[in-house]
Amino acid sequence: LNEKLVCGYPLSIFFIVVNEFCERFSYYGMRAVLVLYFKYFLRWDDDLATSIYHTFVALCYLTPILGAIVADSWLGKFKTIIYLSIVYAVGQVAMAVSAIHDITDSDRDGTPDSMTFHIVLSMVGLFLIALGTGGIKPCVAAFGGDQFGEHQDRQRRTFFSVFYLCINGGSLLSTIITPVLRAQECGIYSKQKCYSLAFGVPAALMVVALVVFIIGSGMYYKAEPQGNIMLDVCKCIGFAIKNRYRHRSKQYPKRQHWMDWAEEKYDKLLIAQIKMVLKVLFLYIPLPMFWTLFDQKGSRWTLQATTMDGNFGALVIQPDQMQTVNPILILTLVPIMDSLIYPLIKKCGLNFTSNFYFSFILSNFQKTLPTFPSTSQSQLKLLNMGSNSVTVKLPGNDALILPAAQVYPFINNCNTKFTNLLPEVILFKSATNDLTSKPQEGNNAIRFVNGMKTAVNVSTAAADFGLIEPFYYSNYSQIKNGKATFTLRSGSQSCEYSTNFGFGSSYTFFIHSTLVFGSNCQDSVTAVEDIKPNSVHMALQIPQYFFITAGEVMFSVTGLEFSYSQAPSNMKAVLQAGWLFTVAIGNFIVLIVAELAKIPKQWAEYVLFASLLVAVCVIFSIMAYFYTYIDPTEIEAQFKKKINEDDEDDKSKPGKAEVEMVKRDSIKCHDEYDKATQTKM
Ligand SMILES: CC(C)C[C@H](NC(=O)[C@@H](N)Cc1ccccc1)C(=O)O
Repeated sequence: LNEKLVCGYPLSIFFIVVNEFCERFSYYGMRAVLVLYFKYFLRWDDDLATSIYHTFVALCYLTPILGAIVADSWLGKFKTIIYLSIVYAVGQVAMAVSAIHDITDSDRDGTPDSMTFHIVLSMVGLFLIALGTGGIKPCVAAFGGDQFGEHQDRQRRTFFSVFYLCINGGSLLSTIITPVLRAQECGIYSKQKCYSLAFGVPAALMVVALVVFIIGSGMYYKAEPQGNIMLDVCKCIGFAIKNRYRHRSKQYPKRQHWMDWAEEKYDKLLIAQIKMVLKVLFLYIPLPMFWTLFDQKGSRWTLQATTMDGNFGALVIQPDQMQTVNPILILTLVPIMDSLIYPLIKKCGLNFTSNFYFSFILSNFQKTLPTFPSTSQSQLKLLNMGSNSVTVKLPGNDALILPAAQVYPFINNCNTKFTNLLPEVILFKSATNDLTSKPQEGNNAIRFVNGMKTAVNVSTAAADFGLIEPFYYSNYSQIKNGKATFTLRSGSQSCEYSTNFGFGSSYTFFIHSTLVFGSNCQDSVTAVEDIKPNSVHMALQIPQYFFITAGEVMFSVTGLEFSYSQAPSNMKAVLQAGWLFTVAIGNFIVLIVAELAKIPKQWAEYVLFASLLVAVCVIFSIMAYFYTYIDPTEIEAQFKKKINEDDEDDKSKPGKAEVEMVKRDSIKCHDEYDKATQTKM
């Protein structure tokens, strides 16, 4: 094993943790802005964005199986990491290129003309990323574990904690940085949100990760691949099932374990190793439900944050930046748990580290969107721009008194034609013009209606509404939160109107017919709130983050080490892949619920997931209670010793009947296996 030690740790692991840091920066940085890229760049709706996001995440955690097979049976972990990292970096570059709107923006209006190009390239990019990140994931963790000798159990355990801290250090930085990059404006012909930069920096970090890993090359302990172990496992299980079925009649004596039915054909060591793996895999069955909730941070929770108030005083938080709460909590909770809570629990006589916990999602409810007309309805807005009240008579309705400078939204069921309205009452069919969803990224959508008999120009530092004709209205412009001052101009005369904005609102400002330039026009403009500002603060997501992260610390950090320590020597990467497979299933569950169940209320969907998790936790606690720890190295050593002894025996007693030997070996091996698995959790 590795000779060079620093503070008792092999030097090689420093390259592995730095590689993990950069790789996780790359992965989480890209993932942080992904759902917003789908929604705002590719213009997909929330459900499609959520579904594709979770399909991608699920794929990222399915491909570890592929990576583990390639590593354990063919290339070895080292080469697998190198080759798949190259695939990964290419995928990240493809994502960055797919987000350059100028490539297809031939009319230079700021929006891509061929969305197909961007969709296809980003899907190819995501596929390569999933292949790369997933493929190397089980290899890097297991490769790190391989660097420790049998006597370095404590160091290996610390390595897994530090490894997890690096994952979260990398993801913390990237989830802060990439949303900031995304919020920048860039472009050759027209300026747009800079998704290409937000994907480009993760691409660069992936190249750095690869280079760092290659630099450490001379220092690693590289275990040789041991043949197609996955295929052997499948064949052995298949044979055991078939053999059991063939001998189902009562005349054949029962065997201790159904896998023992493979004894006729397969090596006893392999059978014992498969038993160890199956024991752990069985324990994994309830786990996907945890990931179902956990991974919604990047989709549902981020989309929810876009409808929330992100003003934290000196700091204004972007919706996708809320995800940083998770790594921040991990970085504080892991050391606290490792140095304080776990030792304390151990002192009380309980070994808790591989017990698994759960957390709940608290969902918050808010309603800031108005009721919009259905497809069979239309909406009229009556605006009284005069200085006196007017009476409006709409066919089939009672007369309506509309006070001065007031708006009356009217939903019309039968598409009646309205005529003979006073000139001061502006009537416009709202459905084609009104904003019906929250403006992007917590901005406010603002427009002006000119009630004057002369054209008025309106502008602010951030936007120009242009010249608005009499009794006409401007397009919407996006204004950031905080105070905005609008300058209203007609010829050489002007006046100013100021107001404060929150997050995610939409307003129509009416310029009264009575406005006099030169004076303060504060009283001559009426603001009508079309969409309320986000009233629920983003800080209310923090308790959810806390609970889910506390669950992660107790469950995922320990789970990583547990999967390594309970795996037979030749199946470390396989079991890491099995652990990651539970994440994939969790994401598929979200996908099924988001796409198929289409639960109309978001809170009902959250409650459903939380209830399922509670049920699963009860089942899991029972399973975990009955789990008995094994020491794979000891079991393997005993088997190897026994096989050697048998070989010696066979040489000295060549006439012994083979069947007899199988029977005796089987009994002895069971005894050894059982002895080694007697330590209860
Ligand atoms: C799911 C993986 C097995 C675990 C691990 N993830 C984490 O450690 C997360 N806390 C990182 C994170 C960061 C930002 C937003 C969400 C999650 C991993 O990636 O290996």
